[in-house]
Amino acid sequence: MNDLEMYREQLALCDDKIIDALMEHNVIAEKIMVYKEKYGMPILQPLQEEKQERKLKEKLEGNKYQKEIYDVFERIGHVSKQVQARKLFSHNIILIGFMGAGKSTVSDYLSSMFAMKIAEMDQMIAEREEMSIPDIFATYGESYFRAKETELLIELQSQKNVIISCGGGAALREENVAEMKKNGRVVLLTASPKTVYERVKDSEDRPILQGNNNVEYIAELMEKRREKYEAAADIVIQTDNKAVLQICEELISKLLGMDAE
Ligand SMILES: Nc1ncnc2c1ncn2[C@@H]1O[C@H](COP(=O)(O)OP(=O)(O)O)[C@@H](O)[C@H]1O
Ligand SMILES: O=C(O)C1=C[C@@H](OP(=O)(O)O)[C@@H](O)[C@H](O)C1
Ligand SMILES: [Mg+2]
Repeated sequence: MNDLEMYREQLALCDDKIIDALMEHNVIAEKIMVYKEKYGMPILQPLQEEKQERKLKEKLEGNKYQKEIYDVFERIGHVSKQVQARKLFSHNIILIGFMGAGKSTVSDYLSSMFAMKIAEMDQMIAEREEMSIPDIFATYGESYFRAKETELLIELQSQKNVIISCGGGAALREENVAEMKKNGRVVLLTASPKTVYERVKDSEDRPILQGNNNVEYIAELMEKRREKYEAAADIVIQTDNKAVLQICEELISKLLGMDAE
């Protein structure tokens, strides 16, 4: 055997070690989720995540391949989150509720904590139409936008382990709700009219509220929609005066409770 062949064999042995270590890493990551669930502990622990990252950086300080190894660990962390999410949820998570309830914000946070794919419906429709949501409403009218929502929801059913952040009107159509239920758990976020107003008062992205952005109008429209939202929901989370992390913890705990039933 010449040196080159020997190095190649050594590399193959290294790969075996890495595979074994990654197997172990993922098994432990799953065990952590099972443990937290069993003892009713918070599932998301952003401070712990930060601590682990600090420790890793310390370990790699002065290492000749610091950046390269760190890059790999970033990927390992990402995949590990996905493994943990799969252990917890077998359905897509679909967020519905009134404008300003926090659907986009909560979806974004959850997707980063679990490295889950996110489908932000408004954004996807705007990208496809190459137009903002207010421009779509102004150019083609609301019913055109609603048809695009239905089309997209149907399309999204082919995906797994996705967080779907709906626009506030998506759950009002029965056919849309039927699509949501095929593969997903439907989470309704609620907030009082006053909270909604505080959250959306400076926004120009919501054509439904243009010219009507006040607590009275919000309360009236919310009441009109309430029954449909509630009928669509598998779980409901009230979001007034709650931080996003707290809302996400409640959401996870209720979803897990549902699966345990
Ligand atoms: N729990 C919360 N606490 C404080 N502000 C929030 C909370 N959830 C959302 N917001 C803020 O309210 C605004 C609307 O939130 P967004 O996620 O876009 O709502 P939606 O998608 O339901 O319309 C954003 O500026 C966001 O930062
Ligand atoms: O409630 C609605 O009818 C709408 C809500 C909006 O999404 P957000 O709820 O994310 O603001 C967006 O889809 C569109 O402006 C219509
Ligand atoms: Mg939104």
